[in-house]
Amino acid sequence: MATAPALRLAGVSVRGPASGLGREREAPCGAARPGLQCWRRRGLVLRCQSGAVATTLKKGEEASSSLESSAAEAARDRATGFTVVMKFGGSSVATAERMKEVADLVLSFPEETPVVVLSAMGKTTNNLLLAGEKAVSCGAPKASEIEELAVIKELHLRTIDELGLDESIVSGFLDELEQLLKGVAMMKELTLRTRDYLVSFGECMSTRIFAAHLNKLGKKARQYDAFDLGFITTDDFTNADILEATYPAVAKRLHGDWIDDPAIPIVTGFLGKGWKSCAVTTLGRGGSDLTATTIGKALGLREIQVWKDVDGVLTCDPNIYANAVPVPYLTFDEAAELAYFGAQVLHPQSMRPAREGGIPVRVKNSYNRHAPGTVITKTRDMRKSILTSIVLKSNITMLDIVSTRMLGQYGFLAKVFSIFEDLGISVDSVATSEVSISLTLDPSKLWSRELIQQELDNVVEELEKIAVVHLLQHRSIISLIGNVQRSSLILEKAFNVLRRNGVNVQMISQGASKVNISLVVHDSEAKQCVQALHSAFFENGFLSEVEEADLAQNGSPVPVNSNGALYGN
Ligand SMILES: Nc1ncnc2c1ncn2[C@@H]1O[C@H](COP(=O)(O)OP(=O)(O)O)[C@@H](O)[C@H]1O
Ligand SMILES: N[C@@H](CC(=O)OP(=O)(O)O)C(=O)O
Repeated sequence: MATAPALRLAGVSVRGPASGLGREREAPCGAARPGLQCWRRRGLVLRCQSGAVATTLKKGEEASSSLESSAAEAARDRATGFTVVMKFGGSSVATAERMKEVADLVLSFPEETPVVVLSAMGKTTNNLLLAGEKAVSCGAPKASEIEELAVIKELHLRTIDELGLDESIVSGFLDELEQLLKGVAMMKELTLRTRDYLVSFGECMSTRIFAAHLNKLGKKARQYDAFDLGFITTDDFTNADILEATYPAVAKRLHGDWIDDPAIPIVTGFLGKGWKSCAVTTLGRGGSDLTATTIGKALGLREIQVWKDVDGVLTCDPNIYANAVPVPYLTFDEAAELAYFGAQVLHPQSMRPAREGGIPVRVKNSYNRHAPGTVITKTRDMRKSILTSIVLKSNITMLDIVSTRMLGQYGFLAKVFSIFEDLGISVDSVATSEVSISLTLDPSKLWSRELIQQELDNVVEELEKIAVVHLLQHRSIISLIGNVQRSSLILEKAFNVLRRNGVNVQMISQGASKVNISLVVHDSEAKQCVQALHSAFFENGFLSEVEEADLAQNGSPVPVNSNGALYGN
């Protein structure tokens, strides 16, 4: 969670630049759509400071220094009684049929008072991005003819039609989207800020359609744009971090509205509002998971449910290997590592609020609602756990950096990493000796191909001032998520498999993580490796053999907790 110097607002202490204090002025936020533009909505005032944080304040309300909710607020929070957040991804709400199914699913839990978070319908985010890229070069007169724009229009209008809703729910957005693409075409430029604004149309439309559908079914629902609800982020367009001020702001608004007029909140996933720019930001691809866990923590809910199109977190990506099976239990650490190292199923940052709030996350299948799914909690019984899941992250760049100085020179590592810091490039895995470092970078974090090459050229140029550098592209990281306390066993088995398949591992990193061993191989060998590793670990009775051997040797399976520490120590 990113933070900045403290600033006090609205009954809570939030973070903001000291220089902005006391210089509040009322002016519209950056973006053009209603709701971002205006300062006063439904008795709430959105106040931005020059270069300071935006949050929601009751009209005329004084800032207070108290971090604690008052007793009255706590009692009110209990009275509203939200119990779960239910997040549905694009695959769950891809069509009108799916919207109906999801509405039925939400209503099939009458004992719950849910907050619903939705992603954009189907592939809408991808289509918006493609449309934006095409607009840059197609010329203004052709912008209206961009194929993806037609696909987006057709999908949303058809859905409205099939659900028997009023076209006006989306027509304004579709018109504005077309205007925006024309603007991009005229400017021949798509900034990251505009890109975020562009993709926000997906979630803004899906949530409005779904809320209208629930209302039509007679279940009162209220649509919220996250940037209007209190999701305050850094201004890192396309990959913003949620700021602490979000939690009290979101809780206050949702509870307040519920007290005034109870209705199921339907919230846009993925979106936020930059604390300086006041413009729409996005939380990185798949960011609706993070929206859901943030709401879970903000409201102190019993459970966070993330509904997907698979039976939970699987032992590997089913697109790589169809024999993948669901993993029933995970710890937050395992899930975070799995997501960070490439399992598309969860957003890498999404476990943090759940972990901080101590709220279990349940990953379920909206296409198969009775499947048990995966439950993610702080700790779990690791006694029988060896390997949980295998994750593949392809198209990784690896750098071998060898110092040009002699052995024993201090400061080499510091110099290397300061170069990455200066260039704002994040490093995934690292292996070091005294005079050399091997590390991997993740180009997928950058959305533009040209930028990747330029960034790589810059980093190599800087590093060559102090070292001999070999840039190795088209590499993959295979991450073995599991019980690192059993690392020798895992590695023995893994290397056996890799040797049999004629694969040479180019880098290995176990590091500080207690749940992950990373192996770097060439891209061309990676999928085959994952498949071979999966069958060796999960399909041939290996895990039960180990369990039996443990029992024979120790009288019980090796007892360790989720941190890899021996039980009883
Ligand atoms: N280890 C894994 N377990 C489950 N799904 C995975 C895994 N790795 C990759 N996936 C992919 O993630 C997809 C679900 O994530 P995502 O597309 O973000 O869902 P949604 O859009 O519903 O939120 C699955 O359809 C599957 O193809
Ligand atoms: N629509 C956004 C955010 C998101 O979370 O999507 P999904 O839940 O479908 O992965 C994206 O595609 O990145």
